[in-house]
Amino acid sequence: MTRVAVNGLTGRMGGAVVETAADRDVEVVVGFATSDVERAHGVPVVHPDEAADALREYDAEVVVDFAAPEGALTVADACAETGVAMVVGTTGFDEDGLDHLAAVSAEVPLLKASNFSQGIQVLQRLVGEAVRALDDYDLELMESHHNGKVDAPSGTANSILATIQEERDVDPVYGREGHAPRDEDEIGVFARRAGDIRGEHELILAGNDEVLSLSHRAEDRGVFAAGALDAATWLVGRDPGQYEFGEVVDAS
Ligand SMILES: NC(=O)C1=CN([C@@H]2O[C@H](COP(=O)(O)OP(=O)(O)OC[C@H]3O[C@@H](n4cnc5c(N)ncnc54)[C@H](OP(=O)(O)O)[C@@H]3O)[C@@H](O)[C@H]2O)C=CC1
Ligand SMILES: O=C(O)C1=N[C@H](C(=O)O)C[C@H](O)C1
Repeated sequence: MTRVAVNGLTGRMGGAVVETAADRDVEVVVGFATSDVERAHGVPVVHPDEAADALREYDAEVVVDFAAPEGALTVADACAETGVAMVVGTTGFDEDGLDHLAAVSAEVPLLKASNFSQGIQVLQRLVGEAVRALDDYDLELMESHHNGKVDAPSGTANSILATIQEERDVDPVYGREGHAPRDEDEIGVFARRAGDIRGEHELILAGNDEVLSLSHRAEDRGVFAAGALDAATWLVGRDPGQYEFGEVVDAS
């Protein structure tokens, strides 16, 4: 039974992780959030500033994090202090935040992914292949999420963009307005926020009188929670360092 602490326990993903853990060989022993609540989903809630003591007290082996960048970094420091592994699902880090996580991974095993669905792993491979094969087609990237999402574009959209940029030298244009002729080397990136859309991503490649569309739609937050818990059980006991979700998927 893997003993998991959840950062962001009171949030949308925190609830999904507890629900998904119930069907697995995983026990959620404690959670972190800044709001003043004692328990959420039946699990004790502790302020992130007290995370190191709580990780020791509840004997946690790994943190699963779906919170906010500032809170993720606070809890990452607690992991480094206590030797607890960390799975980072939070998105929206700036460069300093990413450097901070890299420093933590020198102390403990750390696996960060902007999307814990298996479908997005496959989509990333298809994107690389399509952009290589259709190397002069226009590219446009769209994502849609629920109205509570605070970062834009999504972490997944940024990861897809990074995959494209490994193949082609494209400059992102974030939305268009007014007189905005398209440059040959640009890629439009668009973020929509509405209702409770779980997460949709689409890349179109257009040229030569045709349009290729590569898209993915998450239908339930359970898909992300399941991937993150797979990553958590896989990560426990590994050497310090930064790991990729693709390694977890390939091992299963
Ligand atoms: N990698 C992936 O597959 C996925 C990633 N995500 C990412 O996960 C993150 C959370 O998403 P979601 O659950 O929808 O967001 P919510 O806003 O629903 O939840 C955020 C949670 O984080 C807590 N929180 C906020 N600030 C801090 C802090 N400083 N320290 C600790 N906890 C904090 C909130 O509680 P409180 O306000 O009480 O502190 C709340 O529990 C986002 O970055 C999102 O993009 C989401 C889905 C999948
Ligand atoms: O905030 C969300 O909900 C999601 N965030 C991740 C992202 O930013 O890519 C993953 C998923 O799309 C859901």
